[in-house]
Order: sequence, then C-alpha cells, then structure tokens
Amino acid sequence: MARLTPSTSGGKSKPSTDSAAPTAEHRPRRRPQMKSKAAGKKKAAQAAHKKPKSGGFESLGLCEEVYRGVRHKGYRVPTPIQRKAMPLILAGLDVAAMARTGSGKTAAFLVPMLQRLRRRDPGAGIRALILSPTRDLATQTLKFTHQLGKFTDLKTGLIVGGGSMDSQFEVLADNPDIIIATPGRFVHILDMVDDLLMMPCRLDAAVLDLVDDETSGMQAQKTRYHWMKNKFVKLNNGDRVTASGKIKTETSAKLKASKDIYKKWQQKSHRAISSGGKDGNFEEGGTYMPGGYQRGDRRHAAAGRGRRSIPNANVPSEIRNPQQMQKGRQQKAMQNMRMKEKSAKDSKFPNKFQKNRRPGGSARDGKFENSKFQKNRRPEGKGSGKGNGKGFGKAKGKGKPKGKGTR
Ligand SMILES: Nc1ncnc2c1ncn2[C@@H]1O[C@H](COP(=O)(O)OP(=O)(O)OP(=O)(O)O)[C@@H](O)[C@H]1O
Repeated sequence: MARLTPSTSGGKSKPSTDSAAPTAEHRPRRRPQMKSKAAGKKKAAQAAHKKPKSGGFESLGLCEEVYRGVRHKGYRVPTPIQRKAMPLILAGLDVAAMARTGSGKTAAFLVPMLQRLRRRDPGAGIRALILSPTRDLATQTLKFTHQLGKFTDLKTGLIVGGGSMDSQFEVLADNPDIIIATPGRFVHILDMVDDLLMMPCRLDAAVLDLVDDETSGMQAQKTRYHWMKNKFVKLNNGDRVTASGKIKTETSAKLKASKDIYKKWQQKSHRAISSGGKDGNFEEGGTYMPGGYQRGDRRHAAAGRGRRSIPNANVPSEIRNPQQMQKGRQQKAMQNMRMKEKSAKDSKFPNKFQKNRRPGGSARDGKFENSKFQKNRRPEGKGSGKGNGKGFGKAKGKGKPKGKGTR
C-alpha cells in the first residue's frame, strides 16, 4: 500500500511503499555543521593564497586605488592590447600600441599611467600629458581618467580648443598631475606664456593618442611644433597610433618610427603591434625585445613562428580549415582508388616491369602460395596457350604479355 512520507530534502511529499520507506537508521545522516564550517574556512584560506591569474588585472600589481577604479569601471579581464601594453608601460618602457578601434587602447595607457602617478603631487607640476586629436576624444579620455582614477586624488586638467583661454590658464596654474589636451590649443597656450615652460615639470608619461589620425591635424601639429619646440619633450613618431609610456624629458625621448611595421599595420589593422622605444625593436604580436632581437629570435621571426597574436599560427593548416582537410582526404582517397585500379589492371596485363620477373612467377617459390591473388590463378600451363605456361596464366592472350614467363 502506498503512503505519503515527508521528504528529507525539499519538504515536498512523495509516495513510497512501506518497504521502500527510509527508517531512522537508513536515512542518510547530515554532515555535522562543524565540518562544513571548517571546509568553508579552508576554502577561504585557499582563495586567499590563490595565485593571481596570469594576464589578469590582478597580476599587474596595481595599487588598491587604481585596482578599485578598474573594478568600478566594470573591467574584469584585460583586452589583448591591454594585456600586452600594460606591463611594458608599468615597467617604464616606451610603447607604441596599435589595435583596432574599440579594443581598449585608452585604458591600456590610462591604467598604468594612473598606477605610476598614484598620488597627487602639486609640487611636481604636470607629470603626465595626453594629446588627443579631437576635442571629443580629449573629453572622452578625461571621462575615462575620472572613472578609472575615481579612488585616487590625482588632478586632471583639460585644455582644448573652443574653451575659454582664461579658464585654461587657471587649469595650468593649478599644477594638475595630468593634462589632457588637443595639440593646437596646447601649443597656442605655450606660445603665449613663456614662463609656462619654466614651470616645475617632471613629465613621467606622454601619450599621443591616435597619432596616425590624419584628418585631425595631429600629425601636422606634431611636425610643426615638435612638441613644444624641443624644450619639453621631443617626439619624432609620425607613424604611430597610440604612443604611451615613460618619456624622458628633453630630447632623449626619440621614439623611432618603423615605417615597415606601420605599413604592415595598415594592411592588417586587426593585429596588435607594440614596440619598445629606441633600444627596443618591433615585433609583430606585440612582444617587446629589450635591446633588439637576439640572433635566434630574428631567425625565429623570419621563419614566421612565434607570432603569438596571429590566431592559430601554430596550428597545422588542415586543422585550422576543416574544409581543406576534407578536400585533402577526398583527394587521397581518389588517388588510392586509382592506384588500386591500376594495380588490378597490371595484374591482368603484365606491364613492362614484368620483364624482370623470375620465370614461373613469385608464386613458384611458395612465398605467396596462399595469397588472395593465387585464388584466381589458373593452373599452370592453362594460360593463353601462347606462352610456356610459366608466366601469368590469366593473360588469356589479350594484349602481348611480355616477360620471361611468356617467352
Ligand atoms: N578590459 C576591459 N573590459 C571591458 N570593457 C573594456 C575593457 N577595456 C575597455 N573596455 C571598454 O571598451 C570600450 C572601447 O574602449 P576604448 O574607447 O578605450 O577603445 P579604443 O581602442 O581606445 O577605441 P578608439 O580607437 O576608438 O579610441 C569602452 O567602452 C571601454 O570602457
């Protein structure tokens, strides 16, 4: 007879027979609560000692304020260009980062820049300068800087065309840590105020954002003014998209442009290319090689290996392309079939190689006595009637059998 028993798990009742009903002894015992607490503690301890995921924001060693800003912005995992560029900028190297639009280049230079500046230092003057090709972009970068630097006390000033000059002088007089500017207005202000160049200044980072933007006049400004008439920072990098990193003051910070790489980038704009500064070298795939390539590396690069940014670069082509793989298989199968047909034909009509065959055939020496070919073989001597019976019995006189066995 079926009866309802209260379920131990969900509180729902379910029908069960008398015999199947769990008694007190057979009911599974719940784990003691102490044990689960201990397990929880153990898990927490494990999590605390867990190694930060390599390639994540955690592994960059960001300070609390900057890391909180990154989390607050909603970034959990760095984009590829960020993963490549951030450690290099943090290490103080000059970097040219090239990646398609919307790939996160802004944060790629902002996060390490904020990390390097960290705290407000009004006595140090401008420590970071970001030049953007357009007003809109400058405003957008300012917004990002405020969001990512929300938990830092760094001060950022905006100097763009169209704004009141007086208010922009005030911005500069306030000694902001970061200046975001459009090149035209910035140079104009520098021209007007000579002693601005005498301001205390320990520029740690300079960013040319979207420096390849021909329409915005970014290149023209740069060529004309050489960035503050060589007094401040001289940059010579007409072929860059975004340059970031530590720029040494005065003329020592020449970032050499690599025309070849730029051409490559133009052709394959989806690829990220980053570089080191004057001591470094470009390598497709964004790997910085301090001091340039080693001999082996160059060979490696020439062979087309080690390009980590190229998807599936190290995967055999047939695996990459299943259609190609299938086609290859079909071709192979066809070839095998043709070979089989040919060999079957040849066994009927001995070809020129039969000339060298031993009289009596290989079957004579018993080697292939039981082979499948032997099954259909005619008894010796009952061949075409033309030969002496020592050759291939199946020749049947069709064609002209050659070889010793048929003579
Ligand atoms: N790590 C990340 N995780 C999630 N979103 C991100 C990350 N990095 C950037 N983003 C978002 O991706 C969008 C595009 O980023 P961003 O504007 O920096 O790209 P960009 O490469 O600088 O583009 P452009 O070349 O047009 O200036 C933004 O909304 C940004 O907040």
